[in-house]
Amino acid sequence: MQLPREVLLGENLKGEVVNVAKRLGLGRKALVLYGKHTKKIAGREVEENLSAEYEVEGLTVKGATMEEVTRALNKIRSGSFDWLIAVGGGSIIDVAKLASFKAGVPFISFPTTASHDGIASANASIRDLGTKTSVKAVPPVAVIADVQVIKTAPYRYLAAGVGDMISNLTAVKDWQLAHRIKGEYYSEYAASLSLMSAKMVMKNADIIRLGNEESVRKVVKGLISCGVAMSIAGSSRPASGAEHLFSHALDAIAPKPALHGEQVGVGTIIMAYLHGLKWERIRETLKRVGAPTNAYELGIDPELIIEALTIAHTIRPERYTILGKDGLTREAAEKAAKITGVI
Ligand SMILES: NC(=O)C1=CN([C@@H]2O[C@H](COP(=O)(O)OP(=O)(O)OC[C@H]3O[C@@H](n4cnc5c(N)ncnc54)[C@H](OP(=O)(O)O)[C@@H]3O)[C@@H](O)[C@H]2O)C=CC1
Ligand SMILES: O=C(CO)COP(=O)(O)O
Ligand SMILES: [Zn+2]
Repeated sequence: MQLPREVLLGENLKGEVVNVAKRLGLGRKALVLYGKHTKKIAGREVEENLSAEYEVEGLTVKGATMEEVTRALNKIRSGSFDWLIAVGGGSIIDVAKLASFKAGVPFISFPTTASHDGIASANASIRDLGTKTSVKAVPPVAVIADVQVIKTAPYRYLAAGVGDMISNLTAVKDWQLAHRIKGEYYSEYAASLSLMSAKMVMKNADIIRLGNEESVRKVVKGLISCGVAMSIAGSSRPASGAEHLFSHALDAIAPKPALHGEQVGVGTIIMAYLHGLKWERIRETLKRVGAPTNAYELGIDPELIIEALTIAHTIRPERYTILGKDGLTREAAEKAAKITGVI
């Protein structure tokens, strides 16, 4: 199992990248990956700071697709870069994670949002041939989480991070089911660590709602723990079950999907109902942090919610969940969504 060697959580860390790279003995040539927005938010400044000590170039990435991974990989190889730093949300971090893994060079994770738990995980979620696949890679050598930067993101991103953590409740239930029914490997330690983040957000919903520095710190720490849980498990199992398949299905069919964490949060309400868990408590927590709890708040047509529920089991058939191998009928999907108030 590999884990990050340094995790920094604090203020004004854009200039600290140089010191981290020096401490880790990273090579002379660095490639900074950012998105169109995150370039302006922090990427350009990180690049400028690094240029005082390193040979640096930047690359703007357009989304978490295999084409973008290949483009980044070609850039690393043609420019003989020694290491990468990803300045962005989950999509940019995943592209850097997989491209650096394929190139055999280390990467640093510099999250600009606390909207997802891929900040420190070893797996990358990449869209390939129209579907989200979970690809094994290695975790970042370092995580540099600058609270000032993460606080610039609209509050909805922090609430989405809560959705991604609360989803561990149903993800772990699905994992236990797969262990019992399919004999799948199960790590009690990884599951407990993952559940710890979910319980933390349920307990601290009112503090998180304030959207202040303490909220950001709590959410980031929880998200990093989820990443460690996934590294221990050797897969995204502790943090991704049927609620994630539902979100991946929405990404594939919705004209304008919501944030990943928002969709998995709503998915968790429905999957918790199917598992016979106390889904009302999950919905209540999401409401308390101001995250969406229904189709209207997600900005997604209820018909698409039902469709996503009926096709979710086809997204990763090898990942056994409460949806089973045949999935939900339209009637069952509609009933579950209506009872839970999602549609
Ligand atoms: N590997 C793993 O373990 C995990 C991976 N994921 C993956 O992560 C992705 C979701 O990540 P998420 O962060 O929600 O979404 P994205 O990374 O797709 O970012 C969404 C948008 O937010 C913008 N953005 C980023 N930071 C800021 C900021 N500070 N202020 C304003 N806007 C900002 C991005 O800008 P720009 O256009 O510049 O990029 C982008 O337009 C999904 O692909 C999901 O599958 C999620 C959980 C775990
Ligand atoms: O989003 C994840 C955990 O929160 C992991 O993503 P996958 O569903 O792609 O494995
Ligand atoms: Zn997720």
